[in-house]
Amino acid sequence: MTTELRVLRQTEWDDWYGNLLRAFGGMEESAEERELWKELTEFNRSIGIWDEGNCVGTAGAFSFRLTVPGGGSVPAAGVTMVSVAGTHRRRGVLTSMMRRQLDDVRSWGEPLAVLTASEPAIYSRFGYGAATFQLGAEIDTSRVELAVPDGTDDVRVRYATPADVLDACEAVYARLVSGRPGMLARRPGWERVGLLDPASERNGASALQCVIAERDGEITGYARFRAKPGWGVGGHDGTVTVSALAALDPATDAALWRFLFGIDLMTTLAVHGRPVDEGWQHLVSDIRRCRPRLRDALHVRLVDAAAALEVRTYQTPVDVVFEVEDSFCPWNEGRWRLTGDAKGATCARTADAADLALSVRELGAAYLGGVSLASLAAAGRVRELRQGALAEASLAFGSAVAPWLPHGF
Ligand SMILES: CC(=O)SCCNC(=O)CCNC(=O)[C@H](O)C(C)(C)COP(=O)(O)OP(=O)(O)OC[C@H]1O[C@@H](n2cnc3c(N)ncnc32)[C@H](O)[C@@H]1OP(=O)(O)O
Repeated sequence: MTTELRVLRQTEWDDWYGNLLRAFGGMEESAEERELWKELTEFNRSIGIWDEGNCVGTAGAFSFRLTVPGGGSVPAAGVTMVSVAGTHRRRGVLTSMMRRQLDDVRSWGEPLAVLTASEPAIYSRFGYGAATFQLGAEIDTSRVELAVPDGTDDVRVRYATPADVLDACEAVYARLVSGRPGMLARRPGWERVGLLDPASERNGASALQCVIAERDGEITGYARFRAKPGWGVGGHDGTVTVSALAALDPATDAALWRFLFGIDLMTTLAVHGRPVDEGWQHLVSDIRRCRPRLRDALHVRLVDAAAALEVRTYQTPVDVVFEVEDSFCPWNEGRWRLTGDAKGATCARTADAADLALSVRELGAAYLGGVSLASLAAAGRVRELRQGALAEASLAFGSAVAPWLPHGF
């Protein structure tokens, strides 16, 4: 096979994107969705593999800024649109693209690469660790009650056309980004992804609906959802599925959840992709009947481990030497001393004895504070070489607010 691995050209997008769609089953997308993804494709950061002129591999990298513990943000390559043609699988095509891409990300000076995986088993071999998890639930709203906090009645919830209030919703989102590790600041255009509403994907549910929450004339939150009516032998059993919800304060949050719990003729409220520590779990009368479940979300790869460890802060003082294994990006290998606290951190090479031994995957998993080094050690994936170092580092890496990826990409 004569293959060529290189940057995507503007004229090649249809062929390139066609390879991606086919690798995901070959379903057609609406013209609106296709156009939006084309607009969001960053051509100079997208690569492909061509065999005799036909595209057989694709990989892109969005330009994001990722919120890290402490509230700062760091440039992160949002790895996306990865595919290999069925005719070319398991011959190292993905491996060659990951090699090129991580070298590129390093040359762009971005300390992190992040992704959501179609299958979690694919990316750990390239140094990615699952760093955020997301909460899903199917809430039996005919049985589960919600107790709302004081101030909820001061919030007014009203219907709006999703596109009409898009800017206001985006302004709410933007105010939330620095408050939670894992949230993404992204380029203009991304807000429209939340409005994509192809009829083919509604599965019998309504078009996207939207409510906004207001207090004293200020928009303080919003929710987008679809409703799917249902009628069983016992009467109505419709489902409301939430696709987005954002609130600037607890009363707004409760007002939006109360609205969603109370929609007439609906008995199930389905949510997915929510923060694992989201407040509604403490307002419900019966968490068991909410059927909560967890799933991996953002996988993090420290491309420049020292730079990445320096841009976040640490909730308690930490001074540890890591022995890092990273066969795919060997520039990260070796011993690094991390010294930091809630104000800042430094990370530099050292010849001192190591306190903790781990691979770059564990550093990626623990990076946003959602997976503890102690739990990784309990699984045998982090080794403590100096007594006390594990507890010190594990506590320091933690985050008061669980990291969360607000949307897929
Ligand atoms: C961020 C995103 O975009 S996620 C989307 C990923 N894309 C998809 O899921 C679309 C459908 N799948 C595909 O296109 C391909 O099967 C890919 C991209 C997952 C893999 O591409 P390939 O070129 O076959 O991978 P490659 O040959 O480089 O495999 C490298 C290693 O990963 C392993 N591997 C590849 N795919 C998988 C998988 N789905 N599950 C587990 N292991 C896998 C291979 O066995 C190989 O292991 P080895 O090094 O021990 O031999």
